[in-house]
Order: sequence, then structure tokens, then C-alpha cells
Amino acid sequence: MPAYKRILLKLSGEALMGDDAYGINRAVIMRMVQEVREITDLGVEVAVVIGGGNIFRGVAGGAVGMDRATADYMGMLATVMNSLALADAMRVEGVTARVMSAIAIEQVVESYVRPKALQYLEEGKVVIFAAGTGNPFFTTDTAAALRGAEIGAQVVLKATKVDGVYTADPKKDPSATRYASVSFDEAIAKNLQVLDATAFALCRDQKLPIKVFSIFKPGALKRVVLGEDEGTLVHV
Ligand SMILES: Nc1ncnc2c1ncn2[C@@H]1O[C@H](COP(=O)(O)OP(=O)(O)OP(=O)(O)O)[C@@H](O)[C@H]1O
Ligand SMILES: O=c1ccn([C@@H]2O[C@H](COP(=O)(O)O)[C@@H](O)[C@H]2O)c(=O)[nH]1
Repeated sequence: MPAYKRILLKLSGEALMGDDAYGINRAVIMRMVQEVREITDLGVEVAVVIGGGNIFRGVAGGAVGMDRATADYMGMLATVMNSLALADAMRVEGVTARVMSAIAIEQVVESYVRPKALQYLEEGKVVIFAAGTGNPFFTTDTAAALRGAEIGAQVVLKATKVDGVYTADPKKDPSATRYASVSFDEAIAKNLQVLDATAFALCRDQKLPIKVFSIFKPGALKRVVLGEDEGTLVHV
């Protein structure tokens, strides 16, 4: 029995490249989709926000010295590419998905319209929110918090490269220890950078819990959705 009826799943863009230097690794994206399918099969309504790090960090060298807002629009367009790839991989797996973009590019994908997104979710379709918030100076974590609140998700699930929230970045500090749960206030006060502070603050204000868990651990998403002990819960 799933613990949630509707979730917002934030997928790491950077994880999409697998062992490649940049871009989208086919095996990785297909595995992500299979994990999503396991939870849609449980009847959970799934909305997805995917990051852009796998593409954007690959072109970041060329963005050095660029106007920040222009570079951010490039980043948002990178998330559109990932969203299209994800939706197509879902099609291959027999999962019906719709991509909705925060930036109007109507020849490519439909624009984000909240009632339409809610309708798709009620119909059991996976909705992929592309182009972040549509605004520079934000991140896809903030987009996940924003869309999660807008669609009335019960939780934001951040599937990332680490298996939870640590006392410090575990990739830099091997002595860091993992929290089983942590409050928003503590995460913000201690500047725990697994999500940006804007995303933490928005979720805290909206009383929208976040679960952080590993995108690389097979079955972790399903365990989280079933309410089993997995990752770190960030709570009010
Ligand atoms: N206190 C912390 N606990 C856990 N991870 C942390 C912490 N501080 C920093 N991090 C880092 O945050 C990273 C996850 O956030 P980040 O937004 O960079 O990745 P992502 O969301 O997976 O990728 P993308 O931006 O491409 O979607 C982890 O890989 C980890 O190294
Ligand atoms: O609302 C948003 C979301 C994203 N951006 C830009 O895109 C890149 C990629 O997103 P990640 O969250 O880092 O994966 C981000 O670095 C921003 O440059 C944005 O401007 N607004």
C-alpha cells in the first residue's frame, strides 16, 4: 500500500550521464523509467522535474563570462532536452507521459498550465515539468518545490547521487554522517547544500516534506513510496 497518492519526483540531471562525460546515457534513463513504472503500477500519481547538470555542466566552460540570466536560460533549455528524452523513454516502456514547459516553445512541447497538469495526473499520466521555474537565478530543486506545492503533492522525492542528507557534503567530507531525518530549520541553519535554500524554504512554508535518497540504489524509489526506511526525511 503506497504511503502517498501524489508525488513530485526530482530526478538528478547529472546522474543521467552515468559513466559518460556528459549527455544522456541510455541504460541509465531506461533504468530510471523502470523505477518510475514500478510506482505508477501501484497507482501513485507521479509528476517529475529533471535537472540539467548532465548537459549544462558540459557546456559550462562556454558559459564562463556570460551574462548570468542568459546562461540560466541555457540551463533551463537543457532540462527541456532531458524532459523530452525522459518522456520518450517512458513511451518505450509503455508509460504515458506529458511534458509541460515553463518557457513557451509550443512547437516542441506544451506550455505549463496548472489545471491541465492536474487533469493529466488524475488520468494517471506522468507529467514532466520542463524548463525549471521559467526564471533565471533559480534551480530545478526550487522548481520541484514550486510545482510540488502547486499540484498538491504530498511529498517531494529528491532522487540524487547521495543516499540522504549528511552533516556535510559526503563527497567532500568522508567523516560526514547521514541524518535519518532533519528539520527544515536545521537544514537551512546548517546550510546543508543537498538542496538549495530557496527550495528548502518554500517546502518549509508550504509544509511539504522532502525525502532525499539515492538514484543509483535499485528499488529505492519504490521503498520510499511504500513508506519504508530509505534516505532522509526533511520535515517541518
Ligand atoms: N549536507 C549534504 N548532504 C548530502 N549531499 C550534499 C550535502 N551538501 C552537499 N551535497 C551534495 O549535493 C549533491 C546533490 O545536489 P545537486 O543539486 O548538486 O545534484 P542533483 O540535483 O542530483 O543534480 P542536478 O542539479 O543535475 O539535477 C550531492 O551529490 C552531494 O554531493
Ligand atoms: O528555474 C530554474 C531552473 C534551472 N535554471 C538553470 O538551469 C540549470 C540547470 O538546473 P539544475 O537545477 O542545476 O539541474 C541551473 O544551474 C540554472 O542555470 C534556472 O535558471 N531556473
